[in-house]
Amino acid sequence: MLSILSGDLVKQLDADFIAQQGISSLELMESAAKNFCTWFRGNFVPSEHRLFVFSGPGNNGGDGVAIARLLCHEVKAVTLLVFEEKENCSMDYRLNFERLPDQVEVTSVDKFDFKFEETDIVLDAIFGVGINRPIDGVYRWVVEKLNALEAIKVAIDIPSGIPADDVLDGEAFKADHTVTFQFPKFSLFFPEHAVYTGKVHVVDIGIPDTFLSRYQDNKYFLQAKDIPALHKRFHAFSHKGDFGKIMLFGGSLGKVGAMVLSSKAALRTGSGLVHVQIADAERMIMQTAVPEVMVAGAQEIKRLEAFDALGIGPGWGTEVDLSFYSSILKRFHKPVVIDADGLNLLAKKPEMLQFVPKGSILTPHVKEFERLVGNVSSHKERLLKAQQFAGEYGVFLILKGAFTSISTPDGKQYFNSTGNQYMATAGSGDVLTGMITAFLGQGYNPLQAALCGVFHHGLAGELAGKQKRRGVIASDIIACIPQTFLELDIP
Ligand SMILES: NC(=O)C1=CN([C@@H]2O[C@H](COP(=O)(O)OP(=O)(O)OC[C@H]3O[C@@H](n4cnc5c(N)ncnc54)[C@H](OP(=O)(O)O)[C@@H]3O)[C@@H](O)[C@H]2O)[C@@H](O)CC1
Ligand SMILES: Nc1ncnc2c1ncn2[C@@H]1O[C@H](COP(=O)(O)OP(=O)(O)O)[C@@H](O)[C@H]1O
Ligand SMILES: [K+]
Repeated sequence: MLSILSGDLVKQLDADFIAQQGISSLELMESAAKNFCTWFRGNFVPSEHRLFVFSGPGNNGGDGVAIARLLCHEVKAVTLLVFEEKENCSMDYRLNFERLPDQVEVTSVDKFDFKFEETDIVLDAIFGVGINRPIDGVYRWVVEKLNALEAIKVAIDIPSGIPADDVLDGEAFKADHTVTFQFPKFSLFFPEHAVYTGKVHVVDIGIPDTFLSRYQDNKYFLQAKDIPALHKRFHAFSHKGDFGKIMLFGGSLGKVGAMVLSSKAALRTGSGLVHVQIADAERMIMQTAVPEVMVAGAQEIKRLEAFDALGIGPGWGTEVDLSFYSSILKRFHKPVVIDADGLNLLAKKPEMLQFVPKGSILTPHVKEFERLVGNVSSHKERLLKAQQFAGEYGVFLILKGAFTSISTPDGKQYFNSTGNQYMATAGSGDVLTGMITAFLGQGYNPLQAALCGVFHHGLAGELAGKQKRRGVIASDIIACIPQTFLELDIP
């Protein structure tokens, strides 16, 4: 799985790779620039655009200069905008500058008229991960001017101004796309930076996985290629029992919809048998909406150990009898999934956290998480608290949102790559609860269940989004779950 490294570790890795492989930093820059161009050709028709490359004094600027050379014969025109005299720029910048053909027009930013057409593409190669202070002076002036103008904007590696591992202080380039090298930089996951990064794309720079895997920072980026190995395989003789027997608790009066969504999602994820425990008055609706589901009676609730996994919380309400909730947690000795009101109740009575079975999976969105741990001032702090929480209570903490993170009891943090803004719709969290509970019930260990659940859920959201964009509702996400298994070739 791809590691996410801190800015300092990236520098170390690059230096080691260059030293050990006998390749020069210039060659590495060339490889990064070439791979950027491949991405560019896949996303734009070069001949339809003029290109304006703003190049800072370091190697990010050097990338920009190399890209200007590589694309100059394909695009309508290329202008390279420079801030500094060449003597003040990095060695690899200068070497690339000397290789510029005549087709690239070079202009100093202070002589530029900043007049763009709608189809013009602005490449931000001002600063990359080497930024070490907030931008000011001419850099800030240019970035603010670019942010105010209409054009297609692409940031190289990271939008200029944003530090690799920290929250932005001051101003930064606002991109429509960020094309980041090798792996996403940590700060690209912060919601504070969403207006700056646009859509994030990762491109390779030619460092092999075997070399990359020597560098670990306990942070990982979960991608499609990681998923098949996490799945359990079933065979022709597998029976209902192998696919798990789960019980979902929730659905108070008026909120049975949450249970309808969770239980349907569990069935679509492959659950063998799904029971729900809901308010009596809601039975009829539940059984009409999802005939495949069984409504649990007193007998089933007494014999919880007969179930493979429990999912607790969607639409449960906060009026639940806490001694009933405690008794579920105390009597069940396998990992459970806790969401929504299951979490809100724990926030109301934190003493109950000690009864949560070890290895359980908690799935708060940001507000639910802050009810558990108190307010935070940044996403960076939130992620740190998530990691601490997972360690302290021995649970897997899934912090939902764009780039959902999964913090593990042993201090690792995984960031999901699937999903989109169309999933920000009522009930999509209930779908996730059902999916993860289903995987747990099928005998996946909690890490596998959490990673597969989050990834497939996001992918289902993407598939639904392709058809319905902002018209996506939670039921559409459920309808797309089966297709995620096809897309990933999971039998
Ligand atoms: N494997 C990889 O990752 C590869 C990485 N590559 C690329 O290299 C990039 C990193 O390059 P980098 O280290 O040269 O840093 P970069 O971001 O260009 O900026 C540093 C320069 O800016 C200056 N400076 C800093 N802050 C400033 C400020 N606020 N205001 C004004 N000046 C400021 C600082 O000088 P200072 O003034 O601090 O002395 C220095 O001159 C990386 O993001 C990627 O694009 C690829 O080429 C190949 C493979
Ligand atoms: N912008 C986004 N990008 C990716 N995923 C998102 C985005 N917004 C929401 N989601 C996903 O949708 C789900 C929303 O869950 P939640 O907030 O609990 O919704 P609800 O309470 O309505 O069921 C989460 O899994 C979250 O990761
Ligand atoms: K940049």
